[in-house]
Amino acid sequence: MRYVDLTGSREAAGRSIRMRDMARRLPQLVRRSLALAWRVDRAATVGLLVCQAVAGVMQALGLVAISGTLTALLTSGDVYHRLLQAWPSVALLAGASGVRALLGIVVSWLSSRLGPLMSREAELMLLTGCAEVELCAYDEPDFNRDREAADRGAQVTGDLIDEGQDLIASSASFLAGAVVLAGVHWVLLPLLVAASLPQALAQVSAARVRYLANLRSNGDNRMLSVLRWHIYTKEAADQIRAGTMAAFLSGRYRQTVARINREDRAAADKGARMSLVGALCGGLGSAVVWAAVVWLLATSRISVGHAGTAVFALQTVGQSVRGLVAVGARAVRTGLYMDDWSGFLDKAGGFRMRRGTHRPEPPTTIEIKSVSHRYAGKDRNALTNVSLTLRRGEVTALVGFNGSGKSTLSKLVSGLYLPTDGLVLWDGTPTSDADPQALWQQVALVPQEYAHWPLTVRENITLGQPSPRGDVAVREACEAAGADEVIEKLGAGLDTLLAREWLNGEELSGGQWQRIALGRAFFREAGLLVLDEPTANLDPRAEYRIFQRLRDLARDRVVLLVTHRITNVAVADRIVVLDEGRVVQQGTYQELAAQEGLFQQLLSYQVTSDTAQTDGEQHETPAQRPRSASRLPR
Ligand SMILES: Nc1ncnc2c1ncn2[C@@H]1O[C@H](COP(=O)(O)OP(=O)(O)OP(=O)(O)O)[C@@H](O)[C@H]1O
Repeated sequence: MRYVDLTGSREAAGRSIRMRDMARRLPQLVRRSLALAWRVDRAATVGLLVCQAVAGVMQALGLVAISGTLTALLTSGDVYHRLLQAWPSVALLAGASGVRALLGIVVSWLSSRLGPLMSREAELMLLTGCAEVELCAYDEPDFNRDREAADRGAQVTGDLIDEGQDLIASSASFLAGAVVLAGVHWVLLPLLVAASLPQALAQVSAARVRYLANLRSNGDNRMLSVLRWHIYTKEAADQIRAGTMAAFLSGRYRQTVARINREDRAAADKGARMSLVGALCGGLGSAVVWAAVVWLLATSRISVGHAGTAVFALQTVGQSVRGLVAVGARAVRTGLYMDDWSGFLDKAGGFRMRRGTHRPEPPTTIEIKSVSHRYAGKDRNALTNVSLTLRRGEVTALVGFNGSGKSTLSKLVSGLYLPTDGLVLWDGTPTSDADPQALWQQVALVPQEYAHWPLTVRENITLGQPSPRGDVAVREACEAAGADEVIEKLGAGLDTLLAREWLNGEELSGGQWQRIALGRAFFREAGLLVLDEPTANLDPRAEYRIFQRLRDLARDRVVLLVTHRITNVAVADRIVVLDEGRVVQQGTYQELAAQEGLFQQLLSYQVTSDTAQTDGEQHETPAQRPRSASRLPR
């Protein structure tokens, strides 16, 4: 079992790293890293550029000073006179070295400030990009895979500033050395560049091999992180123990690690072989260059002073070419990860919500008009030609077998998804024409799987959007959801942190969490309340209270209830029965219970199971009970 790259497009990108490609990409990378750096800290970016430029000039001055020093020292005359002549060059050399050392410190200070800022900024851009996409984007397998790759890209973005700096520094030192070397004798420069080429090629090839190995292990690395999450975290800890799964999971982990190790080893071996061949060829090339210097000196084409300068310049240029290639290869690899990041931002941009600007009021009616919906990559509709009207003051219940399309319909009504066909109209305005944020201000949703936010109880209820009435509103919502009983038992009341594993917070039971999730929905002053299996974890008393409360809530809002508790849907004004994405029946509880059809079937299963559960005791539905809160058992 492994996660795979479905398109292979990234592998193709990795294979495309060639020397030419690298030369084309490097300026792009420097530009991109500078643009991001500029975005996060302009002063530091300007500072870095200035420092690098001055460092380059200092390097050139240093080499000129070396030449001056050697020429002065190697001319004829007495030592005192030669030292006197060499003195200005020595002073220049010392000054240039000192300034370069200082600039190096400033550059590393500014880089270490900028790097983390850039990574954080790249992560923030990802977060913003994700928050702005249509929910349907998450149904695309490529979207999730690319998001993970982008995450890695965001993390390495900070490295690009160091690599960019090293590139600029190596280029500056190459330029300085090349100018001086060409001044000594023009033939030395092309000879040196030709001699450095084999090593350059070997480095680029090794970088490509490493990137490709990484890419091939991507699916396995993802598998490892999924396995780690399940093995480490509390969520599955009880099931791992009770299911004696530890050996199976660690076995799978070991197998996956072994595959990654094999891939890494092969890449390391191949990279080392390439580097060895490159070094051998580079060594031969260097010998040719040194031989050229000796020949130039022997044939008096250059002076002894110039030969000395050439030695230093050769070292400088050689080092900078090697540096350029090594850093260039690293930067191109980082750039490929950054491509993943920027490619994902482009992709997220393609999924960005582009809806209208209409700001909906609390809806009086929500009309579902010939709606069909198909999820991405699916070969059949989740909903087909559904038409229905929900009204303020009414509770509408959706029932049906698993997978019949109930949750999908509730998400379309809430504007979380836009239908692939047909319209969902809020007081006549299609959800696609409404400003999504304004529309969701009018939605209170309890989904089937609600978040257990590691926040305080208060924040879990208000979702960070407190009411002007303060805690009074929070407490009212909690009381309505039965969460007041939960809070009473918590040490710090509303201030209790609901995250036991962190910072000594408190842990709640499944039903207690569900009461909190209901409290959230009741707290929200929204015109549409959607409850998807709102009482699945509640005890009978809490469930009874919620269903009783629904009638009050429906007075000034549209209520949509999704439930499998058929005996409880009697509380609804209208029940809509879905089967394989189509509405097959609708009516009141009494009407549907009296009709032959799917509802009767569902009811019979429920009654049978309830009867079995209560061992023959008669089951009383909320509808059969008087609608009076005064009878609530406490
Ligand atoms: N995000 C998704 N991507 C792809 N298919 C989906 C997605 N969500 C639901 N489906 C598919 O759509 C169909 C309807 O699912 P839906 O969750 O709406 O059913 P449901 O009636 O709410 O089921 P349940 O009673 O089990 O909660 C199912 O076949 C399901 O596999």
